[in-house]
Amino acid sequence: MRVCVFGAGAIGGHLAGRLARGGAEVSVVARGAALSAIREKGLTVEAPDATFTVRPDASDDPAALGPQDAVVVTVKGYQLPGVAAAIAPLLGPQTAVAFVMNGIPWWYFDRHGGALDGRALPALDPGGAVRAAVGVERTIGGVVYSACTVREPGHVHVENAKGKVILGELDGSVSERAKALSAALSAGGGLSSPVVPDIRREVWMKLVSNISFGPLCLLSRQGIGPTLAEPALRAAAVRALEEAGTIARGLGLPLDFDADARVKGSEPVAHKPSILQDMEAGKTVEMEAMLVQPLALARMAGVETPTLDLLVGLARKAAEASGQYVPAG
Ligand SMILES: NC(=O)C1=CN([C@@H]2O[C@H](COP(=O)(O)OP(=O)(O)OC[C@H]3O[C@@H](n4cnc5c(N)ncnc54)[C@H](OP(=O)(O)O)[C@@H]3O)[C@@H](O)[C@H]2O)C=CC1
Ligand SMILES: CC(C)(CO)C(=O)C(=O)O
Repeated sequence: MRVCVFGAGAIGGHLAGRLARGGAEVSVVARGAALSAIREKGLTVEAPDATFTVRPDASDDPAALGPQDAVVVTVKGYQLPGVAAAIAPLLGPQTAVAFVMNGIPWWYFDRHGGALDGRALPALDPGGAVRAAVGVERTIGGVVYSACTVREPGHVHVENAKGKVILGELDGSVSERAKALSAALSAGGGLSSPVVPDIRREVWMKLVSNISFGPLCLLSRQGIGPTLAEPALRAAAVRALEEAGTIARGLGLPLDFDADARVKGSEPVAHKPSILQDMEAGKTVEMEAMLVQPLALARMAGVETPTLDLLVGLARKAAEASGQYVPAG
């Protein structure tokens, strides 16, 4: 299977490594120091189950890589316009494109059914550029559980032993193309890749943690466990998780989880969420998809979220103050 991973950072580096290790014909769209490092030394994945180096084809020019069976997009939400502008040469008539990213995806209401079916989310896809370049037909939803950090360009450290990439078609079908990508992703060991009939539920199952722990850690400047060690912040995390669950249910999803148990399960996690990693690195933070849009959807669903409003409002102000929040559009 020919698979191109678009964006060879923490998650893209991990997934490209697993795909190559599992025998797929893998290429990556990378740039800058990551591109030079991968070309010179290959891509190294350092994970609890194995440390290995693979040598995918790498380019900053998708035309050099050509049409693929599948493209896996693993950039930050605000980088999607760049993907839209460049992706065309990777797409043949049958190419599937899986967006394996955090937060509310640009396609959220496509093939959703009901009154909201087809509603565009311009803050996540300014000008509809991704929709136009990729199209809803090709799109597969993705949710990734894997705590990854770029140690140095071309070298990804994976913290958790059992990663997971959940895939799902927007219309809930379990397609052959999703199963083929799932098989390629899991063939490299260390990752499972279920194909599910309700990917939006999985988006929210993950998002409730990102929107709760993300702003707390961004503000505390500490990893998840150390942040939760402060009793007032632990209590806020529980309230935030509960509110996030209410948004998902307000949007019609059957999301049932125990917020306190989730916080307890996260207490041993030292990982700094990617939003904090970006803040510390002086980069733009991925605010729209993970923090801002979920609250816009809460308003749409008539759900009140006072704790999340406070946390997200403060996190946004902090990122704005350091020039690291770029509103979409
Ligand atoms: N890191 C983690 O542990 C987790 C992250 N996620 C999610 O996964 C997604 C990816 O995050 P993460 O891997 O951390 O992000 P990274 O910033 O580490 O990786 C994104 C990579 O894509 C590259 N890129 C972006 N646009 C282009 C382009 N047009 N051409 C070539 N390369 C490009 C970036 O290059 P450059 O650096 O030059 O911009 C960067 O190397 C996000 O949605 C994140 O929230 C989900 C679970 C865990
Ligand atoms: C915290 C974590 C690793 C949860 O999987 C994440 O999604 C992120 O770092 O953005």
